[in-house]
Amino acid sequence: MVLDVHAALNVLHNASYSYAPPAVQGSTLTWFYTTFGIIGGLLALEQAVYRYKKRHLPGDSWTIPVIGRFADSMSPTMEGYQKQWDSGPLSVVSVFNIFIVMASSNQYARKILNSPMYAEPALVHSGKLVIGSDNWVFLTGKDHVDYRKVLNLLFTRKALGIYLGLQDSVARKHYTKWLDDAVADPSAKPIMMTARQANMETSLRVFCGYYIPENAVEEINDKYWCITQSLELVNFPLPLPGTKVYKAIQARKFVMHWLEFAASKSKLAMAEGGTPECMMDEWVSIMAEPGYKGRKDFSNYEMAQVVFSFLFASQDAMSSGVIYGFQHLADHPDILEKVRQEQERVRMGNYEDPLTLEMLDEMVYLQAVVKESLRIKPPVTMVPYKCKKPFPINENYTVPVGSMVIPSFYNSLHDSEIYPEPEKFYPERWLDSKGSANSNSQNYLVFGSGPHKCIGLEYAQMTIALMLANAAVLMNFEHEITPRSGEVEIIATLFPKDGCRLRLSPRAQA
Ligand code: HEM
Repeated sequence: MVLDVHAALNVLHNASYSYAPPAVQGSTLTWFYTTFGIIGGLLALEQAVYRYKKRHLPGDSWTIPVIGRFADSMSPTMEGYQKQWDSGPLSVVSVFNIFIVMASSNQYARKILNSPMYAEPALVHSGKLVIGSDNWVFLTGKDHVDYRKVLNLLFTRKALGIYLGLQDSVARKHYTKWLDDAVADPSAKPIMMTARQANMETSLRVFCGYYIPENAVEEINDKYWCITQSLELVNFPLPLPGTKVYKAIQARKFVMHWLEFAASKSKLAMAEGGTPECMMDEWVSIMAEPGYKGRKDFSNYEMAQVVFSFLFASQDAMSSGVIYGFQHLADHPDILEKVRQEQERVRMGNYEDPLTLEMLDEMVYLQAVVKESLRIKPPVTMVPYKCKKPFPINENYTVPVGSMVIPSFYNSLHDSEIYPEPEKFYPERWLDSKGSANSNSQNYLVFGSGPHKCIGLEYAQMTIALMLANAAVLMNFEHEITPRSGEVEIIATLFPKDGCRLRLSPRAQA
């Protein structure tokens, strides 16, 4: 390498010699040597800093100059991640000089999530640009705790009861369409996009009721795909027209317009004495309650931002959860049969009436199915955090300030000591209250842990349960297994590479 540089310099030197006057020739040479000296020095410094930070942890001995493991981050694979996680409970990697400590053990993952003094959530670079840097999700410390207290009121059991009715009707509407399409063409088709669409409409109806017109719901669904696609670990640094981040920002503006519109309509409806029919209504009416002591001055923009953060946090994770739920059930007809028997018992064969919370409470097997499906294929496998001060994660290693520290959940959720035969889809493991799965709830990191633990976890599990329950009773679904069904595509969250190809048909009611 050094020889090559000198050879190149010689060529340039000789080439310039033939025509350049001596003074220019000398200064050109000096310029080249200085430039190469500086670049060489910087590259050497980069390696020295990397090795100093890495210390004894597993990871590349030398980092690829400037870009580090950028190529891997462009097209991540589960195999690549697994290799990294298996290299040690703590391991390191560098991408564009961002020093990253990966934590794969349960102990370290939880320690990071529960150490707000040292580490706070850090979205991928595009995150702030796409969500908007003034969104509540970027609050930390007491500001975050206080804000979140208000938002917790949107997920009470009373609120979930309101949402369930909306979810039920949206799921039925989409399944009717799926079945109509299947009658026209009974061949197997991927549910990747149709499930995402059903999920988006469910979210928008739950969050904003029917204040947003049907055509806008469809457009939001289409545009939202730009947001999903922009969530790569590393993006083109400037959001110039044509870039993924630029398109995602335009999509956010479009979505925000409709969310603000819904907030204004909700406030009007509640002021006129309406009954809460969606999350925004519930929020407005809570603020108007005489006993309510919290903040009351949420503007339409602020409410829209909160709802946007919910869409952002849920759309990809929920779609992944629903799609893998279908795939797991279709691949295990015996388990699907047990789900159906439970539906039959709890709903007493009446599948026309909407599901209620009380019914869902009784569907213990279905809840175990949802929990197990999310364990096997956790939609969110890891969350990036950033160290705001040196973080003594154990007695031998302190994560340097400014580093990314990424707790991964996958190994915790596939720990064979806690979940024997971890790759087996086995809902029964959740039915034994004293079994190792239930006795080690600290391992179930599907929704994170600590102050930023998923605020929508109950809502999320309820949504997946409802979608699978209605699908199980209304449809037959057969999985067309392809060589890519078992492979995982990482598009922000996990999806089967072939999009889960299902052959659907209406299920004859007994
Ligand atoms: C299967 C579906 C879902 C999964 C797997 C999931 C998972 C997660 C995870 C792992 C975190 C980070 C936790 C941490 O840092 O410790 C998180 C945060 C969050 N999730 Fe979810 N989530 C899901 C659905 C939802 C839904 C439906 C909503 C909203 C309705 C939601 C709203 C949020 C919010 C707002 C945060 C940030 C909380 C904070 O910073 O205080 N999520 N989620």
